[in-house]
Amino acid sequence: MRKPLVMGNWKLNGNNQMVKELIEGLKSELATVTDCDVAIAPPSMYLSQAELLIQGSKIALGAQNADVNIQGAFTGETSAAMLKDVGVHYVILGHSERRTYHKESNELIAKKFAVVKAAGMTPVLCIGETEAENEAGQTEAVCQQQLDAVLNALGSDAFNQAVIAYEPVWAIGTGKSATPAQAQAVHQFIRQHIAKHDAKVAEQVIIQYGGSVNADNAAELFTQPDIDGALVGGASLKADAFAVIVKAAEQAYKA
Ligand SMILES: O=C(CO)COP(=O)(O)O
Repeated sequence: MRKPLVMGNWKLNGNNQMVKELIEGLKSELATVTDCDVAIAPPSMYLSQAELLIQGSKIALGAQNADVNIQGAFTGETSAAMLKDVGVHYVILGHSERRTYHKESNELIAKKFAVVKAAGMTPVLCIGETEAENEAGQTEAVCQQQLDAVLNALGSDAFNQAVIAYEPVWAIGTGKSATPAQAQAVHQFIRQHIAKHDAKVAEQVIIQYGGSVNADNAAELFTQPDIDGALVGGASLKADAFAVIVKAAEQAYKA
């Protein structure tokens, strides 16, 4: 069985004091958790500070993006090598906010995926359909296209020791989570699609759900067999709410 991974995507939130207080809160709330992997992805500005603060805890460090280039004249970017250098373990790639606001294509995201893996970190590939695509019955087609960009460029082995986050765009920040059954159906589709290439890779790949996960709806989502944790936005900014989600994932894993 897959050990769940619950990761907080802090997005563009935080300051020195908040980073310190939130991580101290998480360390005390999560001190007894053993059967769920936990990560936080603060803004890149605060990664080094967070790395110092999580010392001695089981919390791993994540980043929200990486540039496709390793070094050189690319003003304003952060490379995978730099992220690795400051202690990052997971790198979120292809988040819908980057696809929308930064026009990131499936092809660019596949290249970033390769760069992050080559640097020795774990990519967290975000995929998911918009509300219009959902209503048009295109959920599986969109997810397949987003997965195929990586599968075709890098092969199914790329998903060995990688994470996929199914985040329906209509559920992000809206308070309208997918139902456990809705999410499970897509997660199963994702796993089966990868299994067509390699059953072993499909069996081990962590598939998180993301989109309005909170302390109230997490436990039911985690009862589903193909939901292996969550990528949490808003609720990851409060230590107590995030801890409830982590403990719900741990409970479901132990059950
Ligand atoms: O985008 C998300 C995580 O990457 C989800 O955000 P919310 O949990 O705020 O809906």
